[in-house]
Amino acid sequence: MKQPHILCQPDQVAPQVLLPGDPARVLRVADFLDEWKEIAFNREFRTITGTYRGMPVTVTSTGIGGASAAIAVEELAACGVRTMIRIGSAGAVQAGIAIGDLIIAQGAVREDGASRMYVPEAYPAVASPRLTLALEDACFKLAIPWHSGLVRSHDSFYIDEEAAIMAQWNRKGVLGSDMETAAVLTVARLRGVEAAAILNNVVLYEGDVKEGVGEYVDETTAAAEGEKREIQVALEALYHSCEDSKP
Ligand SMILES: O=P(O)(O)O[C@H]1O[C@H](CO)[C@@H](O)[C@H]1O
Ligand SMILES: O=c1cc[nH]c(=O)[nH]1
Repeated sequence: MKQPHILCQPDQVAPQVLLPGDPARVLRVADFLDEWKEIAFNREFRTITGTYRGMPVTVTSTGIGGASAAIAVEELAACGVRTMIRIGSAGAVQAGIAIGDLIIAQGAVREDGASRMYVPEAYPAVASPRLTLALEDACFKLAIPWHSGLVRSHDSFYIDEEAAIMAQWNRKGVLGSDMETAAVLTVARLRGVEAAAILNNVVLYEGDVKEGVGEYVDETTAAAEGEKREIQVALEALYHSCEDSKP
């Protein structure tokens, strides 16, 4: 059956998927694939399917926020997807995380609304240890430095209390802040799908979020270089962790 939002059906989707937020990032992932074709582009959900070193892979954008990310996870799961890695951007919650540094999420603080509609807050948003190790291993092999730990996902970018909330999570050791990881990890786990997330830092801790996100769209910045690294790492992690799908 063709899914109503992503407009894909099972035979058009690979068992392993990368999930950027931004539809434009889907085509930047395409640059790393052997070959690919666009399957659908509806609302914020752009999907391509292709191969990486002969391994089938699909890339679907989730849009901004847990609500749309949860729709993407649900509809991809309904298409038979077994493995998902979010490739996102984030703001640092610790000093010492530079622009373009990669953060591998072991789990996420669930400050989003979407995942809380599925299960109470006491339910943890935990990444697949197998995929997380595959991401760390890929960073190691590609000699790309990374930070591993918890991230925090929220729903509202411009709230008045944001600085105080970030300071609180800073004291608790959270590494980065984004808007989809918690929903992706929670909904994927509820649906029996293995999921993980790697985030490219685009805003320094206590930095100007508008400036950071604004500069990220310029392809020559450290943030854009970080994005290339996170794509490479995620594709390598999928390649080495999805034995069944290799040619
Ligand atoms: O770059 P993506 O993957 O969209 O991720 C981050 O960027 C958006 C905000 O600028 C939010 O979606 C946030 O989670
Ligand atoms: O600070 C940031 C940067 C990107 N995305 C977020 O959710 N927060």
